[in-house]
Amino acid sequence: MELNKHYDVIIFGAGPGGTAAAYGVAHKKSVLVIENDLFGGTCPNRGCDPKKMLYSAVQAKVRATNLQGSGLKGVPTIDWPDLMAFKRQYTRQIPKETENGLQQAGIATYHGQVHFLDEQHVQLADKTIISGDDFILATGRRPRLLDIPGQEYLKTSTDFLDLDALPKRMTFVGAGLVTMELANIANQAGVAVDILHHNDQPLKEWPTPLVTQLVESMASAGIHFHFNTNLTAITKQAGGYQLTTDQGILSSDYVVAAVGRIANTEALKLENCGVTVTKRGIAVDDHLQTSTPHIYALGDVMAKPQPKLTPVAAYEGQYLAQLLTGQNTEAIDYPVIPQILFGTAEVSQVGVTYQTAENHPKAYQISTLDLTHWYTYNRLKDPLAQAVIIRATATQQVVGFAAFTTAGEQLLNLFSLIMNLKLSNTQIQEMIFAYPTAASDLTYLM
Ligand SMILES: Cc1cc2nc3c(=O)[nH]c(=O)nc-3n(C[C@H](O)[C@H](O)[C@H](O)COP(=O)(O)OP(=O)(O)OC[C@H]3O[C@@H](n4cnc5c(N)ncnc54)[C@H](O)[C@@H]3O)c2cc1C
Ligand SMILES: NC(=O)c1ccc[n+]([C@@H]2O[C@H](COP(=O)([O-])OP(=O)(O)OC[C@H]3O[C@@H](n4cnc5c(N)ncnc54)[C@H](O)[C@@H]3O)[C@@H](O)[C@H]2O)c1
Repeated sequence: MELNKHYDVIIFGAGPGGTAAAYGVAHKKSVLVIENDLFGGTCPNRGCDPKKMLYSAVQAKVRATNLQGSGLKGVPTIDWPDLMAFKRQYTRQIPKETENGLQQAGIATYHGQVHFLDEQHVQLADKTIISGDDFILATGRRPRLLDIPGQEYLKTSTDFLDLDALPKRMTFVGAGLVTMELANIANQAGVAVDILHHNDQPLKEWPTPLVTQLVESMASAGIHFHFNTNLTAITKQAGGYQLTTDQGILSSDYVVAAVGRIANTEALKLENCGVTVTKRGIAVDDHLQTSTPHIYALGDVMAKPQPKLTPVAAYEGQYLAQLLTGQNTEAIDYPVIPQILFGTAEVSQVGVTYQTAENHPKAYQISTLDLTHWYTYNRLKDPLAQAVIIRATATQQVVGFAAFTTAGEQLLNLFSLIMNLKLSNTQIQEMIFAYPTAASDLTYLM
């Protein structure tokens, strides 16, 4: 595709955020999307989607395990090469399909390294200079590696999600979202897993009782947690690696660093256009505008308090499209943001958090419900099903929900809907839900 010398909007990064913005402005403006790696970005190529394809088999295995002695005999085993082929069938087509989709919508695309020359001009790899009126920085994040001797031996979530054969022993560093999800997949696929975490409080932003249950269920499935343990060096040894920690020595065949992600900003040469980058990412105001007026940022690359998730990046892309096409001039206003961790069961939360409710006991009431004997969870023999309901004391309205169950994902979305639409308990009681489903429990949960 021949490129023009000027575009109304130039977008860096073809992930969920950048593409949502591109589709949103394309009906009114000329748009160029620049991608320096895989069109589609992290989520469909090396994030949420491939992870959940692997999780499908794990989820089926966990459900089968739970139903032993309740009508099912024999636990299936995970065939990793087969599962990986299934995943690749999906991921293989993502970059081409994403780029084709953009082009079919009349959006120009460029694959390569591009940087800013000044506030209005960017330079392509072949030194062509292109100007733009508005720019959107949607370049996402990449895994952070530990600055320790032997850093070169560290693998990342990207490597794990495209692993041809499983090693016997695997170590994850950092007990955050990536580790809790991928360690569970590895463990269920037959790998001996160790998790090293530098303190004893993993997943600090998630409800403490549910995190405790998650850790206990992972530990009873055979995962070995090492809390208050810092990895200080990795050395190669016959048949694997020696891990030196401040608590002793461990051996491993494969070491995954999952200690957070850093913003992709360096290649853009933002110093040439005056955009402020902090340690946490690109600084923006409440209109997602950077320190340079016609340059905006969205998604994971931004420094922001909202969780860095696909639907959040897409929401920000749609917001910026409306802003740049004059359909909205207001500051960005986020709905409640549901979060889910796909582990031994699904840990989910939305609305007022457990920690906030605990810290404001007059304003909120917390009810923790053991769901194991409720019909839905008893039918699945879900061994630990639990829900946390948070009500505003003044109105008795449900303002927060969290759960740890093997059937929780759609319940989480229903609670998001209830909170966004501010549906009252009475309005929910007046509805009919298909029975027996997790949703038909809503009337009892409210
Ligand atoms: C293992 C893993 C699992 C995840 N699971 C979930 C999940 O279950 N649910 C969920 O909601 N979120 C999940 N996430 C987070 C989700 O992937 C991100 O929040 C989402 O992809 C952010 O979208 P984005 O558009 O901001 O950035 P990205 O998707 O990262 O896209 C940014 C794009 O910019 C490109 N780029 C970088 N630098 C440049 C440059 N200089 N020039 C041009 N292009 C550039 C990158 O190559 C990339 O394609 C997961 C992430 C990981 C790593
Ligand atoms: N289901 C989901 O929605 C999902 C799943 C995976 C990833 N993600 C996204 O990807 C992001 C990155 O995930 P992540 O797990 O890499 O980061 P994270 O920030 O969730 O967790 C990293 C953990 O590593 C710990 N840590 C930091 N330095 C350490 C060290 N030196 N040694 C040991 N532990 C250390 C941190 O305290 C933290 O608990 C998430 O924040 C989220 O935005 C989302």
